[in-house]
Amino acid sequence: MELEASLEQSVQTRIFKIIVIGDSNVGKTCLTVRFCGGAFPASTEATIGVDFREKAVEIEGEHIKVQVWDTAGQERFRKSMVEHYYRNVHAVVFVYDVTKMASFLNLKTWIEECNGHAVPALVPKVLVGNKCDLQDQIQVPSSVALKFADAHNMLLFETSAKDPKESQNVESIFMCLACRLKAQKSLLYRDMERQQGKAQKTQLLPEASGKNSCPC
Ligand SMILES: Nc1nc2c(ncn2[C@@H]2O[C@H](COP(=O)(O)OP(=O)(O)OP(=O)(O)O)[C@@H](O)[C@H]2O)c(=O)[nH]1
Ligand SMILES: [Mg+2]
Repeated sequence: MELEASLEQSVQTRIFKIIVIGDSNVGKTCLTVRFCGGAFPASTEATIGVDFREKAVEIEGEHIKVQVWDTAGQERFRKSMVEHYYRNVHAVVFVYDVTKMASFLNLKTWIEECNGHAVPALVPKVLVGNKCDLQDQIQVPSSVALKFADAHNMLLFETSAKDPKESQNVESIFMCLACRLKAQKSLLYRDMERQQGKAQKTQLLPEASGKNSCPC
C-alpha cells in the first residue's frame, strides 16, 4: 500500500526545468550546488556542456522536482548543447558577477540567445548578481542592475553562493520561480479543463448544435 502510494506520487510529481546561464566564472555552478546540495563547493572546474541537479520541493502540499540545468559559460564547452538547453524550458536564471562589469554587459547577448531560441514570453526569467560577499570589489551598482532587470521584466536577486548567510536568498531564487510556475501551470490546467468541459458539452448536446452552433 505504501509502495503504491509512493509510486503514484513519483508518477504524478511534476518536473520544472530551470536553466542557469551567463558568462563563465560568474558562479552558476556554485549557485546551483548551493541550492541543490546546500554547501559552497571547495573547488569547481569550468562546466562542460551541462550538469544536471535536482531538488525535491513541496509547494502548497504538492511535491515538485526542480531540475536545474547548470550550463557552461565558455563558448567552446556549450556549442553543441545550446539547442538542448532551451528545449521545453520552464524558467531561466541569468547570472552575472557583481565584481565584473563585463559579465553584466554580456547579459544582452545571453538574452538575445534566449530570445533567438523562441523561449515563450510566458517563461519566467530572473536576474542574479552573484559574489556580493566581495563588497570592496563591486563594479555593478544595484541601481543599474535594477534598471536593467525592470527593463527586461525580470526580478533581481543580489546574492552570494559563498556566504552561508545568503543561502536562504539563493534558495528563494529557485523557489520563487517554482512558485510562479506552479501558479502559472495551475491556471493552464484549469483553462484546459474548462476547454475540455466545453468540448464534452458540445458532444453531449448534438441537437442543440443545430439551433445554436455556439457551445457556450
Ligand atoms: N567570492 C565568491 N566567489 C564565488 C562565488 N560564487 C562562485 N565563486 C567562485 O567563482 C569561481 C567560478 O565559479 P563557478 O561556479 O565554477 O562558475 P561558473 O559560472 O559555473 O563557470 P562555467 O562553468 O565556466 O560557466 C570559483 O572559483 C568559485 O569559487 C561567490 O558567491 N563569492
Ligand atoms: Mg560551471
